[in-house]
Amino acid sequence: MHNLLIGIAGGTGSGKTSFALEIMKHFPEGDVVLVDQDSYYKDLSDLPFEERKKVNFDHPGSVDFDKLIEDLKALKNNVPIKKPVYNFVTHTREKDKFTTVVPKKVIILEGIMIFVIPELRELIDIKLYVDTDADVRVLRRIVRDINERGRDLDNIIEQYLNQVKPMHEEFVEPSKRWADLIIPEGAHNREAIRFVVNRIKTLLSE
Ligand SMILES: Nc1ncnc2c1ncn2[C@@H]1O[C@H](COP(=O)(O)OP(=O)(O)O)[C@@H](O)[C@H]1O
Ligand SMILES: Nc1ccn([C@@H]2O[C@H](COP(=O)(O)O)[C@@H](O)[C@H]2O)c(=O)n1
Repeated sequence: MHNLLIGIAGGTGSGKTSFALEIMKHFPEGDVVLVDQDSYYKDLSDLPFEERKKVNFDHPGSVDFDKLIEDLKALKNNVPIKKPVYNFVTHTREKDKFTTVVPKKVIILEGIMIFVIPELRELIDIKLYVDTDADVRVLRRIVRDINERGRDLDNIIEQYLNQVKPMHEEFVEPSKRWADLIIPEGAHNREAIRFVVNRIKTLLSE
């Protein structure tokens, strides 16, 4: 039996990470590990900073899905991986830096485009989509990008209108059709958390 892969998709700021952390609270630390699609953004260190800033990070081409798929296959088969370390301020991977991820019985993968690529989607045993209104998501994103990702308001608005919103509508929102369960307002949805936790426990005991 391979390790169980749970996928949590949803728009930017929808609460994917928060939902994953809520799920993890219900299991011993040694049983669940979290992997994020964001760590697999392609390294852009070959481009000048001004060019990197213009890249469309909401298009599937900006993510190294080949490496993500390879790493998830390894984790499912109980093989440790070296996850890249991504820097959102410089839009690059940290050179020669990795986080070693040790496989656990349950692997949670979160990311905006994890249901978009068929080969990746097919690896995921339970597919969850956190569905949060766009106005709430964008407000959360403004706060996060200013506090944590070195952005200013003009830059956030321009990126949102030109890239984040159209790509969400083209790729992320339609990928909801692949979800086993659509969860409104992720981390505060107590019933959904209980439901998912119980389902994982059942699968682990089989
Ligand atoms: N249900 C919720 N209610 C209120 N705030 C939330 C909720 N879920 C997440 N947040 C907050 O919104 C921000 C983005 O959440 P996060 O889980 O990082 O989203 P994502 O991983 O989808 O980008 C964080 O500051 C988080 O604390
Ligand atoms: N250099 C980068 C890379 C990605 N982004 C944005 O991150 C968003 C996805 O992350 P969430 O945690 O919000 O799911 C995505 O919408 C990209 O626009 C970025 O701004 N810069």
